[in-house]
Amino acid sequence: MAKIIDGKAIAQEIRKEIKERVEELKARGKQPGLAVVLVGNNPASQTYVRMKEKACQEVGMYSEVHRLPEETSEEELLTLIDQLNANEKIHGILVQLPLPEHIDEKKIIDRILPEKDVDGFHPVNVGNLFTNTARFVACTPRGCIELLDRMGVEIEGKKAVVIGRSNIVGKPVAMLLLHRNATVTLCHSRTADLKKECLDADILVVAVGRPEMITGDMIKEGAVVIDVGINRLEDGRLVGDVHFESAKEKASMITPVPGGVGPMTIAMLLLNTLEACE
Ligand SMILES: NC(=O)C1=CN([C@@H]2O[C@H](COP(=O)(O)OP(=O)(O)OC[C@H]3O[C@@H](n4cnc5c(N)ncnc54)[C@H](OP(=O)(O)O)[C@@H]3O)[C@@H](O)[C@H]2O)C=CC1
Ligand SMILES: Nc1nc(=O)c2c([nH]1)NC[C@@H]1CN(c3ccc(C(=O)N[C@@H](CCC(=O)O)C(=O)O)cc3)C=[N+]21
Ligand SMILES: [Mg+2]
Repeated sequence: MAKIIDGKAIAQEIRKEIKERVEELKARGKQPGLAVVLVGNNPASQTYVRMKEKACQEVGMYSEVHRLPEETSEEELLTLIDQLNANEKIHGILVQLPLPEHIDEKKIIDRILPEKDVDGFHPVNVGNLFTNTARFVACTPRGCIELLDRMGVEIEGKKAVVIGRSNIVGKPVAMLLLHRNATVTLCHSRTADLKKECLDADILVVAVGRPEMITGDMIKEGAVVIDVGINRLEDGRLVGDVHFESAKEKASMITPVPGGVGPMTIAMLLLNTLEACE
């Protein structure tokens, strides 16, 4: 029976540490500032943006949220990014994804100054992650590693299997595990035998976006399971990409959904913003 990794409690602890560092900065006349940009009315995005705003307030950071209508043009959004880039009160800029269809996400992200890119999505930050000289690491991947560290999970020499190869989760988390000397396998929709790969994993990170697809029979006895997935079911329940009930019989540690990686993502956003200011 697995130990449950309490991401919510760990994130709370990190937020407390951040709050103290913000107070020290304030005593020296500096206050970290985060700008969050939300385009359109995606309900999930609205919830996340509210959570980010609240988290900033709680640790004493300055925050501003720019809520723009769905029809905002790419040009208008680029102009706002330029203003935020030039704004001294703002140390971190986050453009909530996904953006509406008519806006080129890459063009927007490329316009954010790398030193304000607290999401770690800018090509400069992605490149630095690749060469292990990172300044800003994407929040969710950083949160996964932070969970392993705070739970005392050894990474070096372990077999780590990551399922999902997106630019925002799968690829960066695989890179971070590699830099920590895990032997990393990166799986995706064309992987020939997913179950076989999974059964090899000492550390299994799942970021697919398919509710409960990884079941207990795919998990090696004693593995550590990090479930990044957030899926809202039709009945309103929120579940991960891992079938929690069967997986927890095999794993030694496992993150729940909600209350696992999600809260860590927001804590890492605050940490990146703090570091941008420092
Ligand atoms: N907790 C948090 O803070 C966050 C949670 N999430 C959640 O994490 C999940 C993944 O997000 P994201 O990375 O953006 O997702 P994407 O949709 O961008 O990527 C999904 C990946 O999963 C792979 N995949 C899809 N189906 C299968 C399959 N049957 N077998 C193996 N691999 C498969 C895809 O493979 P291929 O490349 O071949 O298409 C792709 O690489 C989602 O549930 C999302 O909501 C995301 C961000 C933050
Ligand atoms: N530019 C950008 N940066 C992001 O980091 C980003 C994004 N766009 N778009 C969407 C994804 C998703 N994401 C989450 C953040 C927190 C929770 C979180 O706190 N989840 C809670 C539950 C929240 C709920 O109840 O819905 C939990 O898992 O316990 C989840 C998901 C950040 N993302
Ligand atoms: Mg995506």
